[in-house]
Amino acid sequence: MDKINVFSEIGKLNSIILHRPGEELTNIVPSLMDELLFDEVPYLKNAQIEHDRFADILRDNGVEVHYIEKLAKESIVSDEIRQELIETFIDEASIRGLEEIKLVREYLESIKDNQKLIDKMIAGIRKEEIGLKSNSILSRKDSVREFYSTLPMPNLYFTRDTFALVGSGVCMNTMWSNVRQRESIFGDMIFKNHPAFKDNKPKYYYNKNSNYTLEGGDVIVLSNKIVAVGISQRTEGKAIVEFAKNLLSSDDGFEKVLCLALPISRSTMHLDTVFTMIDKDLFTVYPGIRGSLEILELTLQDGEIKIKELGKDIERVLSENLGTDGVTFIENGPRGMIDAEIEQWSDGYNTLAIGPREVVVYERNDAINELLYKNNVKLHKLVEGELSRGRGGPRCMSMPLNRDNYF
Ligand SMILES: NC(=[NH2+])NCCC[C@H](N)C(=O)O
Repeated sequence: MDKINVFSEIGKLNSIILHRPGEELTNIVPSLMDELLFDEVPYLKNAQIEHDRFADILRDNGVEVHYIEKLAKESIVSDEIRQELIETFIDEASIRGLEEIKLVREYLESIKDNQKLIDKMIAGIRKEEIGLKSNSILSRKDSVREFYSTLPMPNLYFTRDTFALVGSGVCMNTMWSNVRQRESIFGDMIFKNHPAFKDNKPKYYYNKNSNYTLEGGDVIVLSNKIVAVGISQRTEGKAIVEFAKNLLSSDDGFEKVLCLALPISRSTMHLDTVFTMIDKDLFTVYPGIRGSLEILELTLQDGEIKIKELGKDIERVLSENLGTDGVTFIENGPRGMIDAEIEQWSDGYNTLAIGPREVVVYERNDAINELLYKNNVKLHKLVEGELSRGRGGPRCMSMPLNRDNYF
């Protein structure tokens, strides 16, 4: 497996981490959708077909695809690690009552095959599976939540979020929602125990279970000197300060972190829902946030983070920082905000660069794709109908492990 090397958003992509959606999607019950962070119920069979297409596009373009569920399995290299995994999972699964915890533990311990164990943790555990009745006369008949001992992890296919690989290190995230916090167990286990990292354990720039939340969809590696991080629904300013302190004092060579403050709403939950990088001077930017983005610059001086306000002119800040003669923004389709709002909802602004000016996009976002095409961007269009129901696009669904250096 390649080593971690992510010093840009756009250098030729060599390897990536994905998760193939599984049984967890069949546990998205409409009345649990809010809690599970979905707005609709995807159809698993087609989601898998679409996801395999996504992986094929990447492979056909020379990218090595790793699946997080397989890496997690390979990281269980001893009985202690297996037991620790079960205990951490139980700790974070919000199981109610000691009796139920005991039953879940026994059930998981009885699954001897480590891949099955991981897949079960991801899928969610119904009370019935551990021998509990979910329909006692005392239970709330209208609440499907009562059928579950542990909820599924349907957002795991958005591998962008639970950890971010930056430079040669790991930003292991503290998630905003309870239901996603458990997803970070797998990444943490991989970077600490996978045989591929045995002789070269990556450094951590942030930790899961920190006091403030930070998610990978907010982290964008603009260059080998600058990382942008969104202050968003999911990521708190204080988390960025802590992350910046660790990153900027490491030997990876980064010099500053730019914070971009977003409106706090579900549709703009992460920076990459409204802003992605396609080339040094070409970005997608959702026009709905242009006027309101406040930009802060974080640098390290005498071991402390210094914060400077840079105003709202994102165009100027980017071209000054990246040393370009201006930048071009992919913003509005022919119908202006109508296209913009519709395509932002289906993640048109969320592109995954597999090299400079070469991106994977959802096919459905015609207006944005047309603009990209006119700006000489090579497009790999992913035909889908189910994946976008989880409110994430090609960038959200992937975590680059290794890119060629670009700067
Ligand atoms: N990087 C991203 N934009 N990820 C999108 C994640 C979507 C997911 N349903 C959530 O609400 O968490």
